[in-house]
Amino acid sequence: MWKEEDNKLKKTFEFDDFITAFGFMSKVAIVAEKMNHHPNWSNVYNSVSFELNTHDAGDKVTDKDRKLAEEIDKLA
Ligand SMILES: C[C@H](O)[C@H](O)[C@H]1CNC2=NC(N)=NC(=O)C2=N1
Repeated sequence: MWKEEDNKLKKTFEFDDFITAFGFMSKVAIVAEKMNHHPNWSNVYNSVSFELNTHDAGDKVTDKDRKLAEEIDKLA
């Protein structure tokens, strides 16, 4: 479940291992590039955390972030 907090949409995904987490990140990277909307994210071993917002809108959550969140969910 995405949580909206501090002008960010936040969610953490956990996978079996690093290589699976990194495969997910690769798929997200391709979609983000196509959308020209890029996540703030971090990866620690099998875990990938997102904090989505729109820099061009003054670091607020916009429909672009909601759309990216939807696409990320489809790839997990
Ligand atoms: C020039 C380019 O379109 C912009 O910098 C895009 C790229 N990716 C982006 N990603 C995010 N998360 N926010 C933005 O405002 C944004 N702007």
